[in-house]
Amino acid sequence: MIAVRNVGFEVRNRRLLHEVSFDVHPGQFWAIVGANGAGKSTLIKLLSSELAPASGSVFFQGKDLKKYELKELAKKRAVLAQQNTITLSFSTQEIVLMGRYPFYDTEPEQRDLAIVDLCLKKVGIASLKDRLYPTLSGGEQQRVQLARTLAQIWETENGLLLLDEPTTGMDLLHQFETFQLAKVMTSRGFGVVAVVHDLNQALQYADQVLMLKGGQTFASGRAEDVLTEEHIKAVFGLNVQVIRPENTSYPIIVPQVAAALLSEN
Ligand SMILES: Nc1ncnc2c1ncn2[C@@H]1O[C@H](COP(=O)(O)OP(=O)(O)OP(=O)(O)O)[C@@H](O)[C@H]1O
Repeated sequence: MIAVRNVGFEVRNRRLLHEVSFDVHPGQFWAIVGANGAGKSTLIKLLSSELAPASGSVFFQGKDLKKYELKELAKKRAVLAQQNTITLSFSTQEIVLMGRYPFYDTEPEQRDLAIVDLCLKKVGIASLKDRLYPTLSGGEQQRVQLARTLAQIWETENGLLLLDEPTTGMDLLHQFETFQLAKVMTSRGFGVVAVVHDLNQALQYADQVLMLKGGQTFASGRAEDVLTEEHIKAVFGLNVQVIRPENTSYPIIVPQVAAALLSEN
């Protein structure tokens, strides 16, 4: 679905990404992990075609991203960006309706409004429909953006969902629900690529992980193979233990100081 081939990106002779390659297949959930400044958001911008690679190529459904019309692309892939600063007084409903812009010309149809309502419900903000966006809390605003993103791809099959730190500001329940929604999209044949800071969430939800260090691939592959104690130490400079509690189906990463404390009790 997405084939990333040796992509590189530079700003004023500063190399932000170098020779990154990976493939996202339908139904896969990829987490991009790495320290601050590793190039994760830059990579999401290249995948969404917000930025064009300085070298290499990104193919989406077999066609070079550069060859897509923006409207054609908008019907197949949606992006939840890291920063969504909107200060204008749009209502929640108006923001989510923006996700339907690629699908109607001047006026939304009944179907578009119904999808907006459905997506508002899916992320648990139906009661905020008429509220002005700038008056919402940070976590509520993030859920509005998630609803907008979902509304854009609600009727798409085998599309692509790009999420840059999707759960920023969300409480525990809504973080869980956001990842569950992303999983539902993979079951509909979507590829999901998400920047994830919480490595335990990456282990819990992602099938595949791309670990970046200094703009380059440090490791990529199955989540459990990439998120090892050695790799985490090398990339984040933190000693961790990867433990396997009996009652969870996935391992858990514990910073070593905390692990030592746990073993004392
Ligand atoms: N337009 C730009 N001009 C100069 N440097 C830039 C520009 N955009 C990004 N950078 C730098 O490129 C590096 C990678 O940025 P990027 O936002 O991709 O990192 P990230 O891995 O998403 O970081 P974080 O975890 O902090 O969100 C950073 O050091 C950033 O300061």
